[in-house]
This record gives sequence, structure tokens and C-alpha cells, in this order.
Amino acid sequence: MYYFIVNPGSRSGAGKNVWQKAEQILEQENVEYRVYFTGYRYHATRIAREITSRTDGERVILVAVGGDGTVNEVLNGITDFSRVLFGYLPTGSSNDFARCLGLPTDTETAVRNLLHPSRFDRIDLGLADFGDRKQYFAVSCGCGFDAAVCHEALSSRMKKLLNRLHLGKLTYAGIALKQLVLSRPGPVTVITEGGRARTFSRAYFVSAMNCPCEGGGLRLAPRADAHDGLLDIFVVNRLNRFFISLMLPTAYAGLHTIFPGVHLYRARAAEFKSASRLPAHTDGEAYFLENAVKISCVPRALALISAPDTHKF
Ligand SMILES: Nc1ncnc2c1ncn2[C@@H]1O[C@H](COP(=O)(O)OP(=O)(O)OP(=O)(O)O)[C@@H](O)[C@H]1O
Repeated sequence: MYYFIVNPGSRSGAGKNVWQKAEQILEQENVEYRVYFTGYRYHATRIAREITSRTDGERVILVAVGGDGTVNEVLNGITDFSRVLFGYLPTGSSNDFARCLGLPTDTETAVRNLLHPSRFDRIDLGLADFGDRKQYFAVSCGCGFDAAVCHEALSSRMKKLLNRLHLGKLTYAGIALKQLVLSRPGPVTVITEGGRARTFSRAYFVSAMNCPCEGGGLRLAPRADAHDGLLDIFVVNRLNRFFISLMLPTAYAGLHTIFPGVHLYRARAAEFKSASRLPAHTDGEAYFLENAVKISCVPRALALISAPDTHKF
């Protein structure tokens, strides 16, 4: 039995149309499925929790239909990962999860691949402990500038407009330019295994990347791999706004690492500490970091319907 959790509001409403097309294929192929539509933030988490607790003991094929935010919400509702085979039909603005794992984005190809999977994968997830809540993430968890972009993207009119023009991928780039002017760098300490602490005095942002890209294809951690049991820690420190605006476009090609002030290293776990309240995110879902967040990699946590000939970043 397939359980589909659909965010009809993803890509400013395009998710609904994609689902209608997908449903026609399911009917044609006589597939046994149930569909649940989300109506508000965290609804997908509630639905996934309800499905996975109700089907206790059974193996469940759970398919998220939406953007990276919907993937994140569904993952955070799963009560027992060992019973879930996860599938994904991307209908978001940025679709970094699909991009990084080489999953099909064309609706027909993606649905047929879900129904007749020929390849499966087992991927790592990140786990972020904010103190008052724990959040899994599939792509990245960041604090500072990139999270401020996510906060704004959730309510952005620019996102709606660009999605209508089929230019949703540019949303994050546009909002990023605005936030570049507004964001204030501050000290952030990154503590990795063994208590190794490093303080970045003027950090614009600090991210733990499970996958290489966020923000619609920005390859911030070009060598991140969701199969290596590690997170790539990405920091931008002491780089002025002018150079950040030059650096960000080069990140689409993963060439930004040549800029001084860009730091990348790997860890199984890390803690980010900041004296001031910072915007934070997991897979684009926005929160606030009050003081510290502890982040770890959960190796091979998620069984995933993959795709043949995957072209991964
Ligand atoms: N019915 C709905 N209408 C509008 N928004 C919804 C609805 N259901 C859920 N949401 C919220 O929409 C937000 C964004 O969803 P999602 O990530 O799926 O799409 P997106 O923003 O278009 O894609 P991406 O994250 O790839 O940019 C999430 O925070 C989610 O909680």
C-alpha cells in the first residue's frame, strides 16, 4: 500500500496540479494507495506520525509530494524508520533533495519509478537538537544568513511571483541578495567530536550539510555525501558583503571554496553556539537558535526508492 502525503501549496500551488497528473497514472496502473493533503505547517508531520503509528508492525511505503520542506515534515513524523520505505515526488521550488540524490523531477518519470522501483538506497539523515525540539533533516541545517533567507522565503511574495513564471529556483537567490544587506555577522563557536572548538568571530552563516546543495542548487558543500556517515560543516566568516555577493553565484558550480573566509570540514557530530538569537533552519523549515544546537549524523537511517541512472551532484 502506498501512502501519499501531498502539499498542494508547494511551488505556490503547482503541487496540486502535479498531484492530479500523478493520480491519473495511479488510476491507470490500478495501484492501491491512500492520499492525504496537508493544509497547514507541520500537518505533514502529524499525518506521517498517524500513518506510521497506526500501521504498527507493517512495512509502509510513504511518499512525500511537495518541496524539501514537505520531505522534512514527513521525515519528522515517522515513528519507526525501520518499517518505512520512503518515496518522493518533487513539486517544490528548489527540490534540493531530489537534485542531490539524482531522483527524477519529471512527474510521469517520477511516478512510474515509484511504482516500479528498480533501485533502492539507504541514506544518512542529520539530527538537530535545539534543546526544546529535535528535528531530522535530509539536506542541511543552518544558522544565520541562509536561515534568514528560509524565514523570508516561507512568506515571500517574490517566491509566489517567480513560481508563477516558472523561475522558482531564483527565489532563494533573490531573497539572498536582500538578506545579504540585512544580515549581521556575529561570533559562532563550532564544537566537533572530542571537544575541538573553533570560534568564528564574524560568521555570516554556519551549516551542517548532509547533501551538497541547498537553496535551489547552491553547491555549498560540493563533496557532501549522504552515504558517508558524516556531515560537511560549511562556514562563511569574515567575508564582506561585496565578496559574499560574488561568492554566492560561484557556489552553483561549487567554485566558491576558493574564497578566503569560506571554511569546510567534516564531522560526525557538531555543536553550534551563539550568544545571540539566530535564525535557524532544517531543510528550509524555519526556527530560531536560542543558544546552541547539537547536530549529529544518523548513518543509513532512511530506506529510499532511488532511480536507475541516477545523476547525483
Ligand atoms: N496546504 C498548504 N498550503 C500552503 N502551504 C502549506 C500547505 N501545507 C503545508 N504547507 C507549508 O508549505 C511550506 C513549504 O512547502 P514545501 O517545501 O513543500 O514547498 P516549496 O517551499 O514550494 O518548496 P522548496 O522547499 O523546495 O522550496 C512548508 O513549511 C509547509 O508546512
